[in-house]
Amino acid sequence: MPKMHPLFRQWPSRMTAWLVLGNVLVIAALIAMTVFSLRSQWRSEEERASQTTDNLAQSLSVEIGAELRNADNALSTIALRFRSARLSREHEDSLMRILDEQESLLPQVDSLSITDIYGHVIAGDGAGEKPINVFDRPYFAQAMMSADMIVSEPLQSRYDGQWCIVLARRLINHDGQFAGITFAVVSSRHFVERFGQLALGTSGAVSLRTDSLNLVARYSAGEPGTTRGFGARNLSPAMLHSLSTHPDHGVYRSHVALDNVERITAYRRLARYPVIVFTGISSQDYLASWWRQVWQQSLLTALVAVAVAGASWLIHRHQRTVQRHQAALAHLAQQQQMMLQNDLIGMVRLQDGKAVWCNPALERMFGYDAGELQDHASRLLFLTDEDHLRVATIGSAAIRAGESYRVQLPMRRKDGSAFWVDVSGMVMSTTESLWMLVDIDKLKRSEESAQQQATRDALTDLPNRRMLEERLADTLLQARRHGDGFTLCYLDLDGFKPVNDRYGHDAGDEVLRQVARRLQELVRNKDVVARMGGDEFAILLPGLSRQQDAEQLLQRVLFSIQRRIQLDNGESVSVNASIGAVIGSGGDEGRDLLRAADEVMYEAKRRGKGRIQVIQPSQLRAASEADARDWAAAA
Ligand SMILES: Nc1nc2c(ncn2[C@@H]2O[C@H](COP(=O)(O)OP(=O)(O)OP(=O)(O)O)[C@@H](O)[C@H]2O)c(=O)[nH]1
Repeated sequence: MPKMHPLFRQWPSRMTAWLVLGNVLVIAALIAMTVFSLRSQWRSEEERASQTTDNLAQSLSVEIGAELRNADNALSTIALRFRSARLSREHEDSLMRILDEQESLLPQVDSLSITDIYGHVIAGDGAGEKPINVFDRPYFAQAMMSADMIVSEPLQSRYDGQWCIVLARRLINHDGQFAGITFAVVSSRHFVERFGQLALGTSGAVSLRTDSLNLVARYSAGEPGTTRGFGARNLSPAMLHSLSTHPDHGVYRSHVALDNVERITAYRRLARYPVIVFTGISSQDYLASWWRQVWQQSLLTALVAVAVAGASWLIHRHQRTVQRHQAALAHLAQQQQMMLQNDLIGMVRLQDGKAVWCNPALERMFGYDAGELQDHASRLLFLTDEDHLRVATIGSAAIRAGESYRVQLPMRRKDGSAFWVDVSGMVMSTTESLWMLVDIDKLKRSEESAQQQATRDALTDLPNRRMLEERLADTLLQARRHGDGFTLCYLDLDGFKPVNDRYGHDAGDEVLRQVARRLQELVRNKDVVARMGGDEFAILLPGLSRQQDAEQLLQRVLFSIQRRIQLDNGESVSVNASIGAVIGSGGDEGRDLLRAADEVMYEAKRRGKGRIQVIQPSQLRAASEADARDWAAAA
């Protein structure tokens, strides 16, 4: 499998980083847009509030200016009438009439009065038995010195103690001499009531100050009845700053010194009179709708930000999952690759009996070059059609039925040599199957060798005693099934020891090998010649049940052994043999037959070596019974 480029390995985490960065930028842009929009809304709200409060200040200044002008006109009229009518103190009725006349024209005025040159009120409110004296009031001296109407600083009335301002004008008698003043008292309450009629929101405020900034009257929507600060100068720095730069009219925003409420305040100085009107709308009021916008837009922005962040997180989590799956897949692919490239297990994928893929291990195992097996029929790997058919039909049917199939069989290398292979298969799809092949040739051969060592005689390569016993058991089984007879012979060489003694052990071995070869040459394929140990051999002859036939064959055997044997050292030796044989049948026991043959052979040897003795089954049984009797007697 090709290795993954580092860029692609890092792709998911990089993508996540870009995603996070992108979303952070989106959220930042969103917040910036919201802030920008709210800021411009705030500015327009403030401009609108400035405009509104300035309009209010302007209309109020016009209105208050008109009231003061009316009062001014009334006082001028009184002064004119006073002079032209040569009125004097004695004509109080005339004075009262003038005052009543003018007072009826001035609803805003609490009282109209006239003093003499000493400040004693001689007509109007404050006159009487104990007349009020206003000589010490600053406005008296100011009025005396001025030809115009004087507007006093705010003061508390000596008549009723209420806060008010006094509008005063001097009186000149017909001689042109100062004759006192006439003054009008306008209570602060009058202004407060007027201001209270205005729409000022929940905490707006309107106030009236003299030129010296003393508070004449103030109405605050938040605390309507208060007279706090009347007559005093509680000023915010913003107000002072604005008045210093724009003395006649202006707008500023500040926390008002009297109640610490933030307001946007407009002011207008009256053109002809030394008073200034202040109108203020609280920030809380004029920014109320803006604050609602702030909440709504902030909530919306937060929701969008949360949605974007949530979506990012989901994408990030998805990427992480994909990344994990990719890593798992890569790991799996790596494992699979390692498995496919292993040296031990050959693998081939077959489609319709043809190799569509195989791993290097398989090619190595069968001796083919890389890719050489591609598209070749699987028959190429089998030794015989029979093997191929067995695997292709029985094996394929088994794995398609969901069963496991495994077989060990010799297969064919490219050079034609055979070797043992363990074959197992599995289904890949309806048309494809995967076969795993393991080279078990060495294992098989060592198994065979072990098997051989267990059942063969190492010197002569003849079957050993164990194998003879197995073949005897098979023969007995056959005899029981089919009633066949057979012959079992025991053969012991005569005069073998002297060969050993004279020519050495190797020569003895050579004699044993040649005797074995001669014995094998004389018997049929189905017969068994076995070496029982030392110079003893056994011959099993299945199907040979007639004594005469047995004797004839054994005679040939004897002749064959008696022929001189040529040794490798150039010498030749001759040995003889004693042969005992028993004709067996299905009723016999293998152990008994072996013992009987051995005994018969010894009997032959006792009678004089180089002899053959064959006995019948009946003789064998008689001998067994005699043995049993002997044993019983002995016991
Ligand atoms: N060279 C060789 N000698 C063996 C082997 N196995 C046994 N012998 C010898 O074979 C001889 C068998 O003894 P015997 O059967 O008494 O010898 P024999 O001369 O044939 O005597 P009789 O049977 O009485 O005629 C012994 O000397 C064993 O040492 C073998 O594998 N190779």
